Order: sequence, then structure tokens, then C-alpha cells
Amino acid sequence: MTKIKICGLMSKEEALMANEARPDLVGVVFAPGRHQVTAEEALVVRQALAEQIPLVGVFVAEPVEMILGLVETGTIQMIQLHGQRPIDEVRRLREAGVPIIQALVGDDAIDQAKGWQNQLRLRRLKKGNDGLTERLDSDLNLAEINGSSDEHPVSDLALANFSGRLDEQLASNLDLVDFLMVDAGAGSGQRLDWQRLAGLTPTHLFVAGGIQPNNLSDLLQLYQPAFVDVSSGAETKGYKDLNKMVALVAIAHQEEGK
Ligand SMILES: O=C(O)c1ccccc1NCC(=O)[C@H](O)[C@H](O)COP(=O)(O)O
Repeated sequence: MTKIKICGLMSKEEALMANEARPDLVGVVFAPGRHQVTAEEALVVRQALAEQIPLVGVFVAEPVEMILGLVETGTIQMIQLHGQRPIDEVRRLREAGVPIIQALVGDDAIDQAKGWQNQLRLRRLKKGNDGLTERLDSDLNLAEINGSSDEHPVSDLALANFSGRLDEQLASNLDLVDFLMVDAGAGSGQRLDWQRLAGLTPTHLFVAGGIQPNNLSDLLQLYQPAFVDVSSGAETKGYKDLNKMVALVAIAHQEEGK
């Protein structure tokens, strides 16, 4: 079963739809754009939402203090970061004690995610697990690396090759987060090239961008991530649509025809 996050909720009415459709997570966006909500509007969503559905706050460049405030008031139960932040900020967010998703956005997103997963594997081969990466590293299958095994020493050259196009600061930030998201855009309905997901370890991974009720089955036939994330594909004329939400949840949870 793939879990599903429905993102970009903006009102009590949309929260009540989510209560009927039962996604695993719901998101509210604090970054500028057509889904942007204020802290007050997000609290209305939280108060209307079923207690067992965590609310994810989506941020681009908003101040850490604002994010921590939203955690402290119980408005959000998870943090989703778009864009790169200084590592000190990510460390401060970790101290809030809620799970963090880092989104990798654009054509490079899948390459960056693969680069980081390979870096983790190779670091493990070279040094053994360090505490920071253990949570995610434990899910990576070393046998997936061509020709690598614990018995073979790994060179720096191999590390560089396998890491692909991965920014050093971003790699350090990724060591601190709980989940990765690969996304084509930002609530814009653009799609990644799903064929390229093959080879990416699906645990702790969200796939987002352009997912709709009429293409989610195609994605899941190709690749089964731990989570999918949908915003505009759950909407009609810019507002969340209960029928689309229900259909998406059923497909993700493989409940079609039940
Ligand atoms: O949704 C937004 O308006 C948004 C703005 C700024 C940063 C991120 C944003 N959304 C992030 C999400 O998690 C969306 O659900 C994701 O991009 C998928 O959107 P869609 O392609 O519309 O399904």
C-alpha cells in the first residue's frame, strides 16, 4: 500500500472532505502562491481535521521562528521544506521533534535523490553507519549498487561518480531529515518522468507532481513509493473535490472495486 498526502487545503470545508476521504496526511501551504494560508486559516483546518490525520506545513523561505510557532501551537505535526536552508536552521527545526520532509524540486530532483541515496550507501561501505544516517541508511539495499559489497573497499572516485549532481550543503541537510520528496513543481500539476524513478529506494520517499485520479494507477504500476503527494489533481476549478480525493485515496490504498 502506498500512503497518500493531499496538499494545499485552505478551509474547514476542505478539511471535512479529507475526513471523508481519509488520506494519510494533509498539507497546508504557508509559502506565497494560490494555496497560501495564514496561521489562523491553518488552525481552522487543523481543528476541523480528524485528530488521527497529521497536518503537514509546507514552507519555502518562511522564518524558522514561524515554523516552530506553528508546531508549538499544535497547528502542524510535520514540516515540509522546499528549497535549501542553512544547516543550522534544519538543526533547529529538528529540535521541534516533528518529522521533516525535504522536497527536491525540478528536472534534477530524481537524480539528486539517487545521488544522495548512493552517497549514503557508499559512506556506509566506507565507514559503517554513523548515527545521523542510520534511520534512512537501514532501508537501503547495498546489493543494489552495481558490483559493490561490504567486502570491497570503495574509493573516493566511486563516491563522486555515484553521488551524481548533489550539492554538498543539500546532502548535509538531507542527512538530518526523515523523508525525501521528489516533485516536478510546487502545486502546479507538472509531472516528473516516472520512468526515471527506477533504482530509487522507495522507503521514506514521497513522489509528487501532476498526480491525478486518472494517472495514479499508471505511476503505481511502474513504481511504488512509500507516499504520493497530490494537490491540483485533487481539485476542480481550483478547489478540493471530494470525489477526486476519494478516488485518489482508493487507488493509493489499492481499494478499487471493494
Ligand atoms: O501548492 C503550492 O502552492 C506550493 C507552493 C510553494 C511550495 C510548495 C507548494 N506545494 C507543494 C506540494 O506538496 C504539492 O502538493 C506538490 O507540489 C504537488 O502538487 P501538484 O502537482 O499540484 O499535485
